[in-house]
Amino acid sequence: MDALIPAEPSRPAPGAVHLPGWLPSGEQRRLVEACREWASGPVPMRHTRLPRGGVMSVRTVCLGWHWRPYRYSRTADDVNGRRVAPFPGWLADLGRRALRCAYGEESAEAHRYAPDTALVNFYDGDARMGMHQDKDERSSAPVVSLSVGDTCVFRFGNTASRGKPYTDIELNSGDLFVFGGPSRFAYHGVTKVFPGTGDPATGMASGRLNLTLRVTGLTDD
Ligand SMILES: O=C(O)CCC(=O)C(=O)O
Ligand SMILES: [Fe+2]
Repeated sequence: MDALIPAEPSRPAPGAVHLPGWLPSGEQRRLVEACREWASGPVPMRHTRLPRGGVMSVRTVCLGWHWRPYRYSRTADDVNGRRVAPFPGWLADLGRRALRCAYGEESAEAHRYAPDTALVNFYDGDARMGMHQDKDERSSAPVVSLSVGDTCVFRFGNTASRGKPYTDIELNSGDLFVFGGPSRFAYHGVTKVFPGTGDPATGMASGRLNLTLRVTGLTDD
C-alpha cells in the first residue's frame, strides 16, 4: 500500500538522499517477482561466507557481477561456479530514474549512470548487516538502494570510521536511498528489521528485500 502521508525526503549527509515511498506498490511487486526468479538461479540466493569462516545473516544473490568478500567476478566461484544472471537494462533505467529524482533532473551524474551490478539481499527477522563501506567497486559512482517489505533501521555513518556520527533512518517498503559524492564511501549497515511490518500486497509475506545498484568499473579482460 502506498503511504497516505509519506515521510519527507531527507539528506542525512552531502550526497546522501532518502526518498520515502519512492517506488509505487505495483513496481515493488514486479521487483519482488524478479527477485524471486534471480533467487532461484543460475546462482542460488545464499548466506555469503566470510573469509574467517562465519556466514552473513543476510541472504544474497548478485546480478551482472558476483560479489564475495572482497571482490567481484563474473562467476560465483564460492557458490556453484556458474555465471551470474545478467544485469537487466530495465534495472539500469530504474537506477537512472532513481538518481534523477534524488539529485535532480539536470544531474549529469544521473544521466550517465550505468550500473552493472546489483546485490539483492534478503533479511529475515533476525538478519542484520554490520557497519561497512561498499568499496570493492573501482568507481565512485553513486549506490542506489531500494527496499521492499519489512521496515528496517538503516544506520548511515561517516567515511572515517564505523562509529559516530551516524544517523539512524527507518527504511520502509518502497523507499529509495542514494549515496554518492562525498558520502559514497560512508560506513553503513542495518541494525534491526521489524518483522511483520511489510505489506503482503508486494508479494512478500515476510522479510525485507534490498537491492543496491552499483557501478563496478570492471571490464572482462
Ligand atoms: O540492506 C540495506 O539497506 C543495505 C545493504 C548494503 O549495505 C549492502 O548490500 O552493501
Ligand atoms: Fe553496503
